[in-house]
Amino acid sequence: MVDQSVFISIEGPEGAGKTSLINALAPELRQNLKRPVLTTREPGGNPIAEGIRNMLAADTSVNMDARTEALLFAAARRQHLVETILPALAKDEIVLSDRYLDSSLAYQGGGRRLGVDDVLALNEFAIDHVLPDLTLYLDLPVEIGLERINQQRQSKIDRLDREKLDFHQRVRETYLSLLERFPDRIVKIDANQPLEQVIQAARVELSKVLEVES
Ligand SMILES: Nc1ncnc2c1ncn2[C@@H]1O[C@H](COP(=O)(O)OP(=O)(O)OP(=O)(O)O)[C@@H](O)[C@H]1O
Ligand SMILES: Cc1cn([C@H]2C[C@H](O)[C@@H](COP(=O)(O)O)O2)c(=O)[nH]c1=O
Repeated sequence: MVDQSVFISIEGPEGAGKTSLINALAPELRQNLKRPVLTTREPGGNPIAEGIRNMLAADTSVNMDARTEALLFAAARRQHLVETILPALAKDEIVLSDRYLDSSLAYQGGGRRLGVDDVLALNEFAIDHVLPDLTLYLDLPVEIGLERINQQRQSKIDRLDREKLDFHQRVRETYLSLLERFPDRIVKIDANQPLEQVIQAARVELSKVLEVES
């Protein structure tokens, strides 16, 4: 079993099941591995980054410039990294983050059409070479994910939720292109299947980086 730090990000379009997956995996990892597991999310994870999240969610940000939005997500990521993720990794914890770099590449690079390369360049300053050991990308048709969250709740970063279907299609297409660009880090999981099967597929992938049985 690996007893060093492990950094795992969970990615996917709206309603893919990221939160549900983390909520299922974290307790069983804690129990099975007897190791501290930090669950966190982007944008957020600490007061400064949660403050940026509120700014991004506010109604007044409806007309926010796309580059301003990308910079705010990158700023939140930087604070999340130095205040939340790196201290946990320094203590050899397992970190499960609901979204990280690839969300900016997919949403701002693809969805907002800023370009993956430009958004990656912007984020390189923020992440300073810290990449996840493994990224689980939960893939599903965007209509299904949006339908799931519409049934579920009213609040989140509504501004991005309310984007038209073609925005979300571009987000998914960009995620799929990231799989080809970073095949050593990103693994695709079919999220259009019952949650228990999604969890089992994730266990198999986690067992490879944690070197435990799935
Ligand atoms: N595999 C699944 N099949 C059916 N419903 C699911 C599945 N996974 C999650 N759900 C449901 O879909 C909704 C969204 O799930 P969840 O909040 O985990 O997704 P998310 O990816 O974290 O969403 P967001 O993009 O808002 O962060 C919830 O009501 C959840 O119960
Ligand atoms: C990190 C990050 C997030 N977003 C978007 C993606 C979602 O629409 C929201 C986050 O809400 P969730 O309920 O926590 O999934 O923010 C983005 O556009 N860019 C990013 O870098």
